[in-house]
Amino acid sequence: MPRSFDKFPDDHEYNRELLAFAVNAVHDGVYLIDANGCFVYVNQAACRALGYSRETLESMGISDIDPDFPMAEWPDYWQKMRTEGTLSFESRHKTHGGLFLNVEINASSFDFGGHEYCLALSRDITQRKAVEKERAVLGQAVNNVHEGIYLIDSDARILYVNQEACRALGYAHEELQGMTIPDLDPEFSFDRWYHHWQKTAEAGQCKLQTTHRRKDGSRFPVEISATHFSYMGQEYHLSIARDISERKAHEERIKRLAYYDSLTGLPNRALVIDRLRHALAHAERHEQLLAVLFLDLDRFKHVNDALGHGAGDQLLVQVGRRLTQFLRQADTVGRLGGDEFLVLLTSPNSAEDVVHVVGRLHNMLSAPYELAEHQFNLTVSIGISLFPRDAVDAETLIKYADNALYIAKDTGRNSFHFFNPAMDQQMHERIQLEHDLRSALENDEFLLYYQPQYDLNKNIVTGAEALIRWQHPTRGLLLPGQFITIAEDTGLICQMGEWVLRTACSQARFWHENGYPDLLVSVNLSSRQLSLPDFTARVKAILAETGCNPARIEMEITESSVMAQPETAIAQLAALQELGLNLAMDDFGTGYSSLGYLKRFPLNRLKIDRGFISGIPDDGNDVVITQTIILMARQLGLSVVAEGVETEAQKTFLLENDCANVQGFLMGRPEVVETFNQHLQAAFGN
Ligand SMILES: Nc1nc2c(ncn2[C@@H]2O[C@H](COP(=O)(O)O[C@H]3[C@@H](O)[C@H](n4cnc5c(=O)[nH]c(N)nc54)O[C@@H]3COP(=O)(O)O)[C@@H](O)[C@H]2O)c(=O)[nH]1
Repeated sequence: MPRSFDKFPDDHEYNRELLAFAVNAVHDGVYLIDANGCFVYVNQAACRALGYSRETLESMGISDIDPDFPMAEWPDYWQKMRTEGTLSFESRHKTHGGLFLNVEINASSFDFGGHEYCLALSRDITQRKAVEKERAVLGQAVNNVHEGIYLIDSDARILYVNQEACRALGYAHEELQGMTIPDLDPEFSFDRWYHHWQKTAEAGQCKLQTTHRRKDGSRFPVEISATHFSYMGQEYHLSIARDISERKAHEERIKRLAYYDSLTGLPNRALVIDRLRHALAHAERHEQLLAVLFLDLDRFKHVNDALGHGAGDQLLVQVGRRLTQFLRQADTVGRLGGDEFLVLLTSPNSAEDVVHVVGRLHNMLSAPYELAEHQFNLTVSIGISLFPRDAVDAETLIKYADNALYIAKDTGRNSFHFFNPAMDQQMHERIQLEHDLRSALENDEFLLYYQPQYDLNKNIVTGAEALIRWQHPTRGLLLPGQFITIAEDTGLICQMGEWVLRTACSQARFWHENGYPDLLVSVNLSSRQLSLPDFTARVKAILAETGCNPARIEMEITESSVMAQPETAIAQLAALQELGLNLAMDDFGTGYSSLGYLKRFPLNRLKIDRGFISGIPDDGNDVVITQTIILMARQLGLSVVAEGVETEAQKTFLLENDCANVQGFLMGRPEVVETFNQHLQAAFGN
């Protein structure tokens, strides 16, 4: 049974012992210090903490255990203690073993027996300091992270945020702490939060992309890495939010590059096909029609050639803009490449409805364009295929629209055509022909036919036009009209043209050396040949190779082939004339040559188109035009030849109008060289 003060109030000895016991039972160090800073009494906790025996420690003073303490200021401390009663501060105590302990000192002074003392309680706070330091370092580290860090409870309340989160969202620390996730994430309702909490709790962590809203209302995309954890019975989320605006913008740029045409900003082929597939699925579900329009700008190459690629690009941009403005939201327009556009018309009521839209679209695209400070008129050709009438899949619909476009182009451009099954057969044949054409040269399948040209005054053969034929292995003899366009489109015309020139030059030399020294052999030139930069050099080489006198060769060019780039053509033609060749303007009167240019083209003769000759003598217009061309040729110092002469009346008219040079079925059709030779012998009598 313990004794109490009440029971033994006068038992001083006992009380002293009890006090000493109590002081020694205290966990903090107790130091009784005199006015000089020397220890008068220390308890066991002090001895234990510093590793000294009581005798040793009681022989020491403050400066022995606290190397940081400013002993010179001890009197001031003493005075302060006296006036304020207590003094609290933190310091370090050095143990006997040389270690340092962080201590918190609470000291009070008092008088006893005429002497002043100080009782100091020293609490070891080394561990607390270590924790505080750890926290400070951690806090510093968390604030140096370049991602927003959020500590969130199950009610979506934000308990802690780092500086980056405050910076990114534009809130002060105090504002953010206490807000909830739905306050700053417009994509998160509380319901969604609870679902997310649950999911993360089950998996331990979770990643997601969402949007954060700044204080000013602006938004930015973030990637969240959330970790679920428990601490002292409470559950939390630690969410790390990374701003992915730049990554998103980069992804967007890559997407644009992959799915959009960089010039016009329109969807590219890949995206258009994708949209077409979706539109088809929709049309199928709702039993609707869908029209695929394949558009191609007529003679776009001429724009590029005449006005330069910059103007060509501008034109494509303007066309794209007009199409976008014209179409409804549900429709799609994309650029497939070059001057080709694809339009998807969703849910038209009928084919007539499509015709109506295409008519308006045609008119809208035909309005003049402003290009390089010039007004420019453009026409387009359009091929159309319909779902489900023609096909049900995207690729076939596009192919059929392309086939129909080809027909629209072939029948004079500036028009539109619907696909029909016969067209598919036609396209197959064309593809096959294109394939065969590639090997025709190697297989020596081309022939030159020669059609005589006459001087009606002298009644002699003055020349021959060399006209190509293709002896196809299965289709028989093909006329130029059946393959020249394919050769032009594929570029094979250049090789073919060289073969024609080489063959015609060899033949001209043969005739020259075998009794017909003055015979002029004409060859047709394609515009693609003329635009070859080394064309003159190639011609020169062929002349040298065949030993042909250039004066015996005439090159026929058309108005359209030289008018695309008149200045270049003038230089090119001058170089050919320089070689000694003759130059004729073929199909004259059908094109758009200005008289100004005609004067500057280095020509030797004009060839009146057979379209005018066919109307003679009954069609008044053809009569006047033919007379005008003959007169104009005379005035420009050019000779003139009329082609397509089929009747005596035409022949008589031409003779009466001073045009004795003629070519036509009346005098002779194009023949193989052997037949032409017989013709020559009969005409010249040798
Ligand atoms: N680049 C090249 N083009 C060539 C070459 N060979 C021919 N061609 C081009 O094909 C066009 C058609 O040629 P073709 O079918 O041979 O027809 C020629 C004559 O047969 C035809 N002609 C001649 N006289 C008459 C006639 O009285 N009536 C009538 N209905 N047709 C007639 O005209 C064609 C020759 O015309 P042209 O060239 O304008 O003098 C041909 O027009 C060439 O463009 C080639 O090697 N390269």
